[in-house]
Amino acid sequence: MKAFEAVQHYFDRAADQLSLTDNMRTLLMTAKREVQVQIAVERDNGQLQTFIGYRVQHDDSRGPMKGGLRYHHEVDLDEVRSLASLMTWKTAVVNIPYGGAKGGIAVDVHSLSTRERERITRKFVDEIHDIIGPDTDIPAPDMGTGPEEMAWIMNQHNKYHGFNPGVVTGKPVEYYGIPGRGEATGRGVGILALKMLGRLGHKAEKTRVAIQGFGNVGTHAAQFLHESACKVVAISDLSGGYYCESGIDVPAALHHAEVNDRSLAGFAGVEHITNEALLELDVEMLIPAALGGVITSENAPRVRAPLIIEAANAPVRPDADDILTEQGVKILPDILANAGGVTVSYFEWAQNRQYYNWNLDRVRQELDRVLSAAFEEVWDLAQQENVSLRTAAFMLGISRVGRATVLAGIT
Ligand SMILES: NC(=O)c1ccc[n+]([C@@H]2O[C@H](COP(=O)([O-])OP(=O)(O)OC[C@H]3O[C@@H](n4cnc5c(N)ncnc54)[C@H](O)[C@@H]3O)[C@@H](O)[C@H]2O)c1
Repeated sequence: MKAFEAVQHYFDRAADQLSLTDNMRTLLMTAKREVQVQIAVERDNGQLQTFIGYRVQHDDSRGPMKGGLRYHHEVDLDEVRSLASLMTWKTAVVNIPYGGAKGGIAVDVHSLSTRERERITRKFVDEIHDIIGPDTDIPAPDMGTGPEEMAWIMNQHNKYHGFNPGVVTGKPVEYYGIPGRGEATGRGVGILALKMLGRLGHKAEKTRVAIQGFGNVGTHAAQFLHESACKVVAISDLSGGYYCESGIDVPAALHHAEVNDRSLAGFAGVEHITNEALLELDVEMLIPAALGGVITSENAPRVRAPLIIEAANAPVRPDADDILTEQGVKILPDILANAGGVTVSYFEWAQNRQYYNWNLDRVRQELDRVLSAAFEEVWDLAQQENVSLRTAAFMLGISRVGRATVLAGIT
């Protein structure tokens, strides 16, 4: 099943529950605009290379479209289209005034120098500057991009349209960014994981956690849960998995990654396991925070964690989702679990538009408020309708977008 089909599958399940008409389903799932552009740049060695860039603007009925920009060699239109629609439901679930979009460039970032990344980013903006903007479509970081790219995007866009830092979020804090944006997604995962534990009557101190992926999201989730008394027993990254029954020394792991180019390779005093084995550990909570599609119908029957928090986008394939649900596994879906990042992006945009700087305490407090409210709504809806948390989250998102679409009038 391709990425967009998977989103369509979850959408349809919620749409059935909401008794949406076929016409409304088509309207809500069809992207407003899909753009593919040529990005021709000169490499450092003087050779010309052409990359393909995408921006899919899925829906703007609730506000300007919002979504990250991914630099990865596997980026294609199907993936960007699916992630753009997920952003529409995500912003609606947490009830921030945005629609959904996503973009990407098919490129292996590790093969690029800093100057090459800058040239590619600025060239991409040259191609799409007319369709992005603080009131239309606001990009942000995703896999393979970060604050540096966002600063270049703002600077390049502003050359065409005048000074306006709100055109992009996830900027460096010293360059119109907001404190707490870097930690936001992982911290949000942690906040929501604790909410789930509370609702399920589990104590943090008795919760063993396995986290796949030790990048932006995985590190901050690990730190938050460790500081909240959970026992993080396994972590992993591209170099493999690291397990310790009595609990990983999370501050030591964070330090190790920090001084080793963000890699856990060589992290000592722990048992080495594979990334696949990590998913099947005997733990109370599993947090996939790396790639999509890692839990499949093949390994789902061996997943022992009764609780999965989807920090990554789409880590559980639809057929695996059915198996896990049948096994009684509770899954907090990506469109809620990893919404902390876009929520703090919204605060950054608000800060930029107000010209009034927020401090970290305010950011954390507001993040907690927004995510907690969304969690309660999704949880209550799931109970009322006797559906999974994923279907409830989709129902909440779809009904908000549908309502705005109808109120705007379709003529
Ligand atoms: N960063 C955000 O704000 C944000 C927001 C929403 C969703 N997400 C999603 O969260 C996930 C992680 O994003 P991130 O920003 O932390 O990315 P990142 O690039 O900072 O980190 C990714 C981590 O995953 C590891 N990894 C890569 N391939 C792996 C593999 N095959 N097996 C195990 N580990 C592997 C990497 O080594 C790294 O530790 C992605 O799915 C992303 O779409 C991120």
